[in-house]
Amino acid sequence: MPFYGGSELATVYDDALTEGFGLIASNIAEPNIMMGLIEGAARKDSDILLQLSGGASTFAGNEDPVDGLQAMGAYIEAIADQYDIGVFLNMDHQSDLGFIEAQMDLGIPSSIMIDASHEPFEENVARSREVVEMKKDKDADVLIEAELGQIKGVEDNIEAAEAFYTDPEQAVEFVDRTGCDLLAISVGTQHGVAKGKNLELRPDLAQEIRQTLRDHGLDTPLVLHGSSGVQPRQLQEMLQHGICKVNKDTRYQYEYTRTAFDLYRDDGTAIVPPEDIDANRETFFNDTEWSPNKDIFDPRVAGRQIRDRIADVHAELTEVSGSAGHSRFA
Ligand SMILES: O=C(CO)COP(=O)(O)O
Ligand SMILES: O=C[C@H](O)COP(=O)(O)O
Ligand SMILES: [Zn+2]
Ligand SMILES: [Zn+2]
Repeated sequence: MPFYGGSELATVYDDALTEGFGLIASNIAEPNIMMGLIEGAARKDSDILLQLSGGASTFAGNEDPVDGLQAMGAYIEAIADQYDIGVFLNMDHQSDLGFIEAQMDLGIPSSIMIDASHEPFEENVARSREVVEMKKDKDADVLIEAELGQIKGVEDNIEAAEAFYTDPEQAVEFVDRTGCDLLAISVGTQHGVAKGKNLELRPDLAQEIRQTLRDHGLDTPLVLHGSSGVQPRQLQEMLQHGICKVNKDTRYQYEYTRTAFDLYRDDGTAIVPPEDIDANRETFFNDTEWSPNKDIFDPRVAGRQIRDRIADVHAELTEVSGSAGHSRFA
């Protein structure tokens, strides 16, 4: 199936709110993690929300983010057509209004996160509202995620040294004034390498935010950033309180590199000559009896192992988040 736009994604979030599950929103920057994620979701009959940050778009586009979005968008479309599940793309932690406008004009993303949460409240409201108005003016089929509160850690290229928890009453004002479709909240998670046992998670605050929004007629899907370190039971507790989108990037980055590392460590001499051999790499080892083993160093060998590992990890995560078995499109 082709990957879908905001109107279909909104129906998935409606199901998630009603049935109490969440989509694992999974960051990509290259094709192997992307293919593993879609395969893993398909194994579990789950729809999938892929994410591209500004940094990832720039990386994928040889330092041009628009080229990166177009290249990865075409790649995602081709692979999504091989599967029956719904595949969606969110532009993660966006702050460049020109790039956001290009995203809407290209019609590629299903949703866009405007991240102005590090700005003062009024500036955050103004910038988030500007993106919502842009969507309406363009009649763009995208959902808009905005963020209130700040979580620790490095997100794309913004370092947050401390956390600012989301205030429930301020959340009502923020959603009401911006018109955002999803709200990213700060309830104790952290971007990057973090351990759930060390996090001061506040599911009670997530519940209070959701209830306060509902009391004002706003049942806005809530987003949990920085979830790679959050443990399954911690995540499932959060999912009971209106969290419908759970962002993961760091875990997949680690799994990518660890999979390749294990392959190359276990077969090191297939790639690097033994220390007692003076092998000249520039001649491609012409003057020695030793040769590297193409059956190991061919990038497709590591690539396929990475795809399999990411598929296994994501399949398990769809069981934890409850999206397994809930595809609307299979
Ligand atoms: O929040 C994220 C992407 O927006 C990812 O969080 P992690 O760094 O915990 O994977
Ligand atoms: O929180 C997730 C990050 O914003 C994604 O940025 P990254 O692509 O640089 O990891
Ligand atoms: Zn942020
Ligand atoms: Zn994030």
